[in-house]
Amino acid sequence: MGKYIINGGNRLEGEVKIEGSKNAVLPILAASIINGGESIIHNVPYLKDVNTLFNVLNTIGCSCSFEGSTMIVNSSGDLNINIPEKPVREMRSSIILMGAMLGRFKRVKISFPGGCEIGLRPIDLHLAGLKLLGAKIVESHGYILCECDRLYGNEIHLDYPSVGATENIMLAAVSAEGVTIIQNAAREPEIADLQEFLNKMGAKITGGGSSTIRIQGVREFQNVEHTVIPDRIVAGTYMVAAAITGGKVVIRDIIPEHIKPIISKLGESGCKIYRYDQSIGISCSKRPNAVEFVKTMPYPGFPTDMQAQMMALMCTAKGTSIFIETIFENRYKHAEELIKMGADIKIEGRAAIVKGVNDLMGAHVVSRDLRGGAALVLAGLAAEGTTIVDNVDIHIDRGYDSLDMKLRSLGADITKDEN
Ligand SMILES: CC(=O)N[C@H]1[C@@H](OP(=O)(O)OP(=O)(O)OC[C@H]2O[C@@H](n3ccc(=O)[nH]c3=O)[C@H](O)[C@@H]2O)O[C@H](CO)[C@@H](O)[C@@H]1O
Ligand SMILES: C=C(OP(=O)(O)O)C(=O)O
Repeated sequence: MGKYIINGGNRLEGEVKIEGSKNAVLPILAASIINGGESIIHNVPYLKDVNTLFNVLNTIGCSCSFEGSTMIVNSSGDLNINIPEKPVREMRSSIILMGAMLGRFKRVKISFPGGCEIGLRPIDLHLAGLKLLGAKIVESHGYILCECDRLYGNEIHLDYPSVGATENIMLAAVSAEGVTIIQNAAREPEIADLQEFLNKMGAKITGGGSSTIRIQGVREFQNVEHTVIPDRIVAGTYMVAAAITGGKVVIRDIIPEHIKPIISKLGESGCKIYRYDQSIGISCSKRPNAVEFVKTMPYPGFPTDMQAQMMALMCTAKGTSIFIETIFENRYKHAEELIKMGADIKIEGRAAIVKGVNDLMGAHVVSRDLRGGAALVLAGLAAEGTTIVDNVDIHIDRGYDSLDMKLRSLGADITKDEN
């Protein structure tokens, strides 16, 4: 299962290099199916989710290798259109294989991803979008069979700017006949990165990163080489690590523009932030101030993937903060664990009221989801005494490359027990 053992109280200081983005690399790996050739992908983080998708690609017939932070995927030849069930059940985002496989082979069978720790996470918008491109979808015994004779461009208005649905539609539409327009598309930076990767491969997409995306379908794709954007959520997590320990850290190899909403909240809490071209310095010498209101929103709003980490910080702040989680209906599981560490949190539906306390205390806590787990580690860095965070392999390793090593390099007392 794996656990982190943290002796809190050390002030973090130094420089940390941020890895490539999980949420960018996963759709890019799915997109590597489309060209039936070679994709060379740099800045790939070493994560459980990446490993899962790497194994799926190999299982369906791609030939993949991973050395350092470069992954090479060769998707030539026929691939198996039956996506293995286990990884899809373990990792919801494998559902983005659907659009890429449908585009290239006009047929794919994949299991329903099911609910997950943070919410039900239906895929109705993905399926409705693919249907509008001409796919016939049959759902039976937990499987989705998605097929078509041909895909054709269409106008698709998303009821909600879903990241995964926008990606799945893009992945199918690049191979469709004619033009697809996605309206109310998700605007996350990872969408723009996917667009860049697909365009290097020969696709004709404009508007990625805005709420209207235009995709002109093409017939031919080519080999591609691409460097994945840095992980804005990992960057935000290290910023909070600096803030919660009263530290001074330089967060390197990032795109500061992508973390503006996080910079803004940390600024409000009293941290000093220095913005450079590809890095950010953060320095927080005293106890943070409460920020009145943290409401999660689709990009460029405050990211739901930073809500738990921000909550850990606000547990130690002067004053009361109110959180509203608008994206996922069940994303406060970390609160119960933070309370075991002495935090004062009350949950009322989508709202959490967090009264800062003078001190958090070390405790044995359980990570229930990826970012909630990261929040517990952050709280452990600030707490008095020892904190043990369980379920590291299941959750935290999905989204953080060498979290313990990087925190240690900044002066944290954190070790990993693999048992
Ligand atoms: C691998 C990846 O990129 N994961 C990110 C992606 O997840 P993911 O792509 O799953 O998130 P979505 O943007 O699709 O989901 C947002 C909301 O829309 C709902 N919804 C979504 C699709 C659908 O067909 N029907 C529907 O109702 C979801 O239940 C959720 O309430 O964006 C989330 C929101 O920024 C992030 O937290 C995740 O880290
Ligand atoms: C919710 C997250 O990821 P996923 O969509 O892969 O579950 C996350 O990265 O915080």
